[in-house]
Amino acid sequence: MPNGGYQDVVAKLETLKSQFVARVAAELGLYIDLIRTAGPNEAGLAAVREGYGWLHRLAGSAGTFGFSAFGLQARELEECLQVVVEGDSEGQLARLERALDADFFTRLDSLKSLLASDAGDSALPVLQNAVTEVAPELLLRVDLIESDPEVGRELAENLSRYGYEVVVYDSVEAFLAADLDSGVTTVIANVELQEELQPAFDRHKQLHRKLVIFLARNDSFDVRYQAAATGAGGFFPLPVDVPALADRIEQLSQEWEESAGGRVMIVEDDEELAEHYRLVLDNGGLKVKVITEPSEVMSELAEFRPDILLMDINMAPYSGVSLARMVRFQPEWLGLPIVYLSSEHDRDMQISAVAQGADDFIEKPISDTRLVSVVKARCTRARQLAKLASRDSLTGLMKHSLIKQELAKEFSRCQRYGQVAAVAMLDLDHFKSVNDTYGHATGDTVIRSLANLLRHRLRKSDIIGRYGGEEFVVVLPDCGEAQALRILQDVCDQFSGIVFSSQDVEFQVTLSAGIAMLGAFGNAEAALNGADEAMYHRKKHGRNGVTLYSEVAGNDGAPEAASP
Ligand SMILES: Nc1nc2c(ncn2[C@@H]2O[C@H](COP(=O)(O)OP(=O)(O)OP(=O)(O)O)[C@@H](O)[C@H]2O)c(=O)[nH]1
Repeated sequence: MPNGGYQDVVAKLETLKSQFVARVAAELGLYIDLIRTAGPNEAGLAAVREGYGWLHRLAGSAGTFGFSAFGLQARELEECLQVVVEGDSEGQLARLERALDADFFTRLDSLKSLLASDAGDSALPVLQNAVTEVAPELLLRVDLIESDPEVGRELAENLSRYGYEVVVYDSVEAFLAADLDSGVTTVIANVELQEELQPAFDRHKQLHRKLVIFLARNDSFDVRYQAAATGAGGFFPLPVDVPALADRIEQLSQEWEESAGGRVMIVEDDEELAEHYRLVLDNGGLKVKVITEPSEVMSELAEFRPDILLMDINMAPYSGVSLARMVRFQPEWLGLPIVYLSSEHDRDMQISAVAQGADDFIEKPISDTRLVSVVKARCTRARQLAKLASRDSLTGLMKHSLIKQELAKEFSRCQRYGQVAAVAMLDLDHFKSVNDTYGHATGDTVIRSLANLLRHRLRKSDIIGRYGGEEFVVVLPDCGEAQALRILQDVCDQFSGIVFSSQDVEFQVTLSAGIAMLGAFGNAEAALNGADEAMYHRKKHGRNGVTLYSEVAGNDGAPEAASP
């Protein structure tokens, strides 16, 4: 978890609650006196308006600090004063006299005892399980529980070709005895061990944070149902279709990555409340930026680049609705989800606020657990949509145009800082015959397998794109020619070892790659053409391997294209 442990969060929330109680206790006497002395005149109206704003804020925040009964009472009193301050000015004084009756003051006074007697719901009892360790490299670790050593060994070997580090256990007990607290990893288990698995899931809450896939010899409805009921994210009959399994692991990992570590910006002028939200969302695994000064929203947006913006509506003298419209003035933020988090409880007002440029409305107070789940769901959706626009739908890699942009950026970076970087073009060999022989769907699996292998074998900082049908481009920053050759050769070797199957026929596919060093060219486009030329050279000379542009006959590493 980002800041300290769960106990630390609970302690900080308790401190905030104490601050809230101390502040409200001090304000109570002042506001009760202010409203009590409000006469049927202009000064009295001003006092009632002030008291109304105060009750409105309390109604939205008290529940968050665990004072639900107090918050509800504040809401009812706020509604009594709303009748006075809203609506036409004629008759306002008469409405004031009617609203401030003996019953109103009895209820206003009762706020004191409610604050003192309401022990407050205990802070965050359920959030402990929501903590998510964000360590994406762990997503490449696979724990395989398989009692048959031969099946275990073969599957581990096949999965390791995709870059997974596989640890095999021969029983659920052996797996549980190992380190369970390593965070999010993939667990693949033979479902024939169901009798051991179900109690393990019941006993070990950590298992619920793992990405679980079950395997079974017996592929029946009942077995699949059992697997789903245990919480599995995938099911594969034995013998396993390894490329499809690797694909499912990748999908689950990506879903997890999309849902973890979302970025939330909160614009809220109530500092205690803002800090409470920050702690709760941070504890839920999100990155949070709080703005208590609404005028800073634009500069902070550019700096923090959130996935979602949570905004209070009443932040005198600012209105969240106008701020949302202002944010939308900038085309860059047109797609940013804006969600109001406000104590406004009039449905019509809520709908009208959303209609003016926001996406949703969350009414305060909101429980901590619900806040985390609503914000996480929104962040995940926003990240998925953003990805859809720039990513290839079959592989999830960058699309043609984006990879070219990224290559151009890397080219400028190399020129500016004198660094080395390589670009490689990869193309599957005889892919037309794969499609013709095994069908287009199997061809798609082959394409996705190469994408998954590249994602796992290359560094996080490397740039990978699907350039065309069965063509891929990778850019390797800070990478010399010999190292690039080693990396790409390794990808070729691993890929050619993957066994695909279609209607009980097994087959393997190879690829050809060409590498060019960015520093040897005058622009990014020329370097890409160099890599392409090297790749075609490889195609002509036997395929299944890597060729360096500098070694292609006639190219001495300082080609004509190098001159700017
Ligand atoms: N399954 C599948 N096939 C695709 C996709 N995009 C392109 N292809 C196919 O990829 C094949 C490319 O064939 P060619 O350009 O003739 O090349 P090749 O057969 O790989 O031959 P060499 O490159 O010379 O080794 C064509 O059959 C395309 O239909 C895709 O998204 N899915």
